[in-house]
Amino acid sequence: MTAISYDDIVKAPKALLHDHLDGGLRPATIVELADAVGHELPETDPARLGEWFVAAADSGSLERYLETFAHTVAVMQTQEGLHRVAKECALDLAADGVVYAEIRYAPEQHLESGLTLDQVVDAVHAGFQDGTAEAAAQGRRIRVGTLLTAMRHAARSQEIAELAVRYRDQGVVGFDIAGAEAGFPPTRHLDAFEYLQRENFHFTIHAGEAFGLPSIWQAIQWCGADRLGHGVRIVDDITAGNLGRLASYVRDKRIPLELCPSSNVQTGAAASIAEHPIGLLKDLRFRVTVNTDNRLMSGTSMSKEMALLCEAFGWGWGELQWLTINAMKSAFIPYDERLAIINDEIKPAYAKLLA
Ligand SMILES: O=c1[nH]cnc2c1ncn2[C@H]1C[C@H](O)[C@@H](CO)O1
Ligand SMILES: [Zn+2]
Repeated sequence: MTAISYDDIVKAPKALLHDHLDGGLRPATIVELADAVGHELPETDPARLGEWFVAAADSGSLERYLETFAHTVAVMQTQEGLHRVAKECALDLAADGVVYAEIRYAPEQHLESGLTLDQVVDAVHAGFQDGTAEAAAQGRRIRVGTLLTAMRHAARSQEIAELAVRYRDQGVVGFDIAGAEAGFPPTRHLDAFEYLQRENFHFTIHAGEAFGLPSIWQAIQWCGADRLGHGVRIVDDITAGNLGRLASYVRDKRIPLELCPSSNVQTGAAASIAEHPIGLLKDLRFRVTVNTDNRLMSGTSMSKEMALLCEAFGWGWGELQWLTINAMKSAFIPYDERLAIINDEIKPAYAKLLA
């Protein structure tokens, strides 16, 4: 098999389910917005600031990794800042060949300058609308849905869940909880998850990243998560290819794993890309998807994650198509819309690449 070039991966259609809006800013934008709002940064040269984020996030701990978000969240406190960040997010993903993306952020973290939750969501959506329209004008079609995240250490999950449902016909396609995992189990937010189930709404839960099987078990069996944010520690329930009860359940029910290889290496959840459990989980036919998590903190993109996996595991177009269709099957938009993207965009493009 001839090696796949990075440029070819960029051109191939890709689907992204796990990407944080406040983890994907352009360094130059942070510098400009920080200047405008008087926020002090560790570096003011965009290239050096980008390197600072990757180095600081490369900490071996989720808690220290999350500290870097203070500098992105600080410049996302105005309608202008939120609009610009969302618009550039859509443009950057489209330029990387992403045709479908679910982008998440925590509205409760953007209220420091007096915005209301509704104003935050409206500004982000306007940004995504403008970004997708500009990308389309450049000949790049991308659909973006948002997931509203509640912070797991805080106590606003019910309010954010209600906000997500209120905006379900205006771009919000799901709900999530994020933040430090150890000490903050998903069941703290059970009321919110039960409310979402009664509303027939979709949600994913960050689980099995910095904490192991109990977190995954709660997310699935107590909270009813549709997907697992990371979920990588499900390998703790697999011994020499034999699946324990929880791992079997996750595989049998085709529960999607939103795996984020580079992010896991930085937080210490995996030792290296080559040793990342994604290889085993793919061989065992879990519903594996590949994601960026935080493009800024990991200095990555969808194409880069895929290129790293091709290099580490010898994967080719067949595997990349499988991952992309897995992601599209697991998306939170309606079934017919998912199918249209798979049949009209993904399959024809990969058929040519595989030929
Ligand atoms: O990988 C992650 N695990 C847990 N929390 C995360 C991760 N990446 C980002 N976050 C947090 C920090 C952001 O401020 C928040 C909302 O996007 O979500
Ligand atoms: Zn995440």
